[in-house]
Amino acid sequence: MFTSLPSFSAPFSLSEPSVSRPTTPLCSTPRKVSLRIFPDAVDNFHSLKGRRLVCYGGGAKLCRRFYGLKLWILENINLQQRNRKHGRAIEFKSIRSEEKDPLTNHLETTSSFGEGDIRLQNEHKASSSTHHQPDGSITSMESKPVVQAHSSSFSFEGREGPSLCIAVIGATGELARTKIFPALFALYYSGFLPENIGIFGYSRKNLTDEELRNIIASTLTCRIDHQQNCGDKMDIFLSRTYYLNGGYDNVQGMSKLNTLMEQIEGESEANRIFYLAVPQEALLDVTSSLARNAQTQKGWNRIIIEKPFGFDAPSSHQLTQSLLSKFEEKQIYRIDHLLGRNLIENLTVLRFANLVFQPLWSRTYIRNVQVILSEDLGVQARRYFEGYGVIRDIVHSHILQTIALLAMEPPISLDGEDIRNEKVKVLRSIRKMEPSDVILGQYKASAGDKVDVCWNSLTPTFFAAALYIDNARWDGVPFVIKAGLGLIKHRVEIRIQFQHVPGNLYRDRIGHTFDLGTNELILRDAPDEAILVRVNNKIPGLGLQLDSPELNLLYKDKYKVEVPDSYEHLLLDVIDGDNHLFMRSDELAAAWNILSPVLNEMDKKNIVPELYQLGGRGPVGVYYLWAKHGVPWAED
Ligand SMILES: NC(=O)C1=CN([C@@H]2O[C@H](COP(=O)(O)OP(=O)(O)OC[C@H]3O[C@@H](n4cnc5c(N)ncnc54)[C@H](OP(=O)(O)O)[C@@H]3O)[C@@H](O)[C@H]2O)C=CC1
Ligand SMILES: O=C1O[C@H](COP(=O)(O)O)[C@@H](O)[C@H](O)[C@H]1O
Repeated sequence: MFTSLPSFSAPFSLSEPSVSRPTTPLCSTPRKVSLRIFPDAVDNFHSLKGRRLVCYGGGAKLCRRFYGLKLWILENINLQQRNRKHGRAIEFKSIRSEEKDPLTNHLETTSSFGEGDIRLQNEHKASSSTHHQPDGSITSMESKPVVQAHSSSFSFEGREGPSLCIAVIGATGELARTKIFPALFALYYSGFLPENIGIFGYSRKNLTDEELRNIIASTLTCRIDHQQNCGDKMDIFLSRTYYLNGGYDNVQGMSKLNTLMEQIEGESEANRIFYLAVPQEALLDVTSSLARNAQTQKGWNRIIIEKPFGFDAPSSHQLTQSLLSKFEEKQIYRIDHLLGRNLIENLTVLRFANLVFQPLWSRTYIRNVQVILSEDLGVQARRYFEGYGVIRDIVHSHILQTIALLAMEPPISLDGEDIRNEKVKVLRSIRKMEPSDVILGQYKASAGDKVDVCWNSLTPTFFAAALYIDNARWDGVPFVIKAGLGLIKHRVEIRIQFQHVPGNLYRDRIGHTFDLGTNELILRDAPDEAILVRVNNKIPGLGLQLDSPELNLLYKDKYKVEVPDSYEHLLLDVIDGDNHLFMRSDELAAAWNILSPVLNEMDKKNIVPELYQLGGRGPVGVYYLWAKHGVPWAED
């Protein structure tokens, strides 16, 4: 973080402590941010020693966005200072949005930050546990719950339709900043959020509404097809966003959140979504407090839980029991954002809306199915070495759900429960995975590599396996899985290989690659989303030569639209109450059941994954595993 500061220097100018504005400020209106750099931070900010860092941002949006980045830098400085235990107080002024809705104006004029100054530590007296040392240093950023004096006199009441409050619990975390808030904004931009929307960020840090807005603003973007009025909409969206410091006692924190939401909702019908973007260890505490203290009685309440959904079958069962003692099943949305990809939603469309595929979809015509999720070095995944690994993180939810959607019987309707009923039947029909049909790998990384290094860890970064669905439709068809990180190529696809043509008259013309000359349906997510069908075809010209080209529906050529992020897709599903892409508790348990023999064996025998070259093709054993199950290898 610190070494990258120079890259932020462009919108800032340096000046002596008595700050004078540049003659031509970049902001159209005075939007000034000043920061007295900590003397101790000079190692990191050597070029800024003893000075104030002043931001005269560019246009309103630019200014706001860089300000958000800057707040982030400040927070990190502050945390570092706290660790060193000799930080200094910082002070800076906020950028205030010019265009605010009446609600924001009202709330702000009644809040303790009404004058527009954000004095992060010095002026935030009310119940803050930030300790100011005699020398002005701060020893903690966190504090007890802070209630800003939001007035109850303003509400959504009288506006048409039910209101929707979305609380992001863990609002200052990486997921919230980089995915959830941007997805919410994209939905807001496209008109998918109701007019009466309130968004609440909740965590334990001591921030004001305005500070959260500035942090969020630094990650919001306007998509290519979202250019019109994007800046204005961004400002309105931000003005509907509020922050609550829940403190360490979530009971009080959640009651405060409830009060805040009630003030805004008034007496009218009100719905609430709670997105739990908190570490696993905080989940139970947060959900119990939320269940008791923050649910509305005037509409529905839905909670979104992030993966991983437990560590193994027993821990997941415990978590599920705890959730089900507080919420009804239909309130719970277990989100795996990989399932929000267009490819996944399209699986059922291809299967059930096309006659060409429907009659072929069984063991009679399908020879094998390959589900591949390879990540290259460009994709960072940080959670693997907290012990979860690729099986618990990706195979358990994403891969098994993909197989369930691909293999299920036609549901009686598109209703979420009808689809889940069919998915769970597939998951229950999958044979428990044999450790002998599994390959575990771990990439070899060293300190300089741009990936997590897992010294002495048994956590797999690569998994390959063959599984079988013991039912009438799929008996004997191998479903082979490959999921890995740090590989040569980013490739996410499903390959469905069909049987040989019986008594094929052209067998001799297809040549040595007869096996590869079978028809294949390839559903590709990355790189370059596409649907491909491999067919045998006559090469034009004299004689009778065949090849096996692909009919190619390449999305970027066909559809000139930007594909929404998967979080957008799934958040919209939650708002709509469509739960078919979210795992129900029985699906969750069935998925653990499939993997338990492998996970137990790994834990019991401390199985060491096979090491593979970072940026390579993964453990070589996969070729043999594929061959054992009669699956021709699909080249990377
Ligand atoms: N990052 C990602 O891309 C993905 C993350 N996930 C999952 O999402 C969850 C969050 O991930 P991520 O954002 O990366 O994690 P971070 O550690 O970056 O953020 C966690 C957030 O939770 C808050 N928090 C921590 N403890 C509590 C508590 N007891 N009460 C209230 N708030 C708390 C933290 O703020 P504060 O300390 O101020 O309270 C912070 O805002 C994890 O479960 C992770 O497995 C899943 C898929 C992808
Ligand atoms: O949850 C995860 O997702 C990311 C891929 O997400 P994307 O939206 O950036 O494609 C993946 O890299 C990571 O391994 C996994 O844990």
